Amino acid sequence: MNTLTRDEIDRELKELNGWEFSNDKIHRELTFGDFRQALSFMVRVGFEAEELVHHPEWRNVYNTVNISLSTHDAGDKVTSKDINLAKAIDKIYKTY
Ligand SMILES: C[C@H](O)[C@H](O)[C@H]1CNC2=NC(N)=NC(=O)C2=N1
Repeated sequence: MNTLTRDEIDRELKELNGWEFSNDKIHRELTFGDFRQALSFMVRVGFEAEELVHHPEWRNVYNTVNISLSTHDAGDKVTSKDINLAKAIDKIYKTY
């Protein structure tokens, strides 16, 4: 699987909302009105991840969800699979 160069990642991040690159992964912090909304978002992203066969690394504290994306099968580097999942996550988040 093709890992993206730093230039390619930067170009992709411009098309995304609020994602940053560090430590070989892309990251975004999302906030919600309450825990119920955060949980419902995570369930929806979880089903999308199953469809894409690509899964987020994430942490939830009450109304905040922190997500990191990288591709384990590509040595934990960023690939187009991470960009595609990030796009799906942005689309779902827009509905909250
Ligand atoms: C066998 C299965 O398709 C793989 O393990 C998938 C599942 N979800 C995955 N998720 C992520 N983030 N990286 C992967 O390399 C990955 N691989």
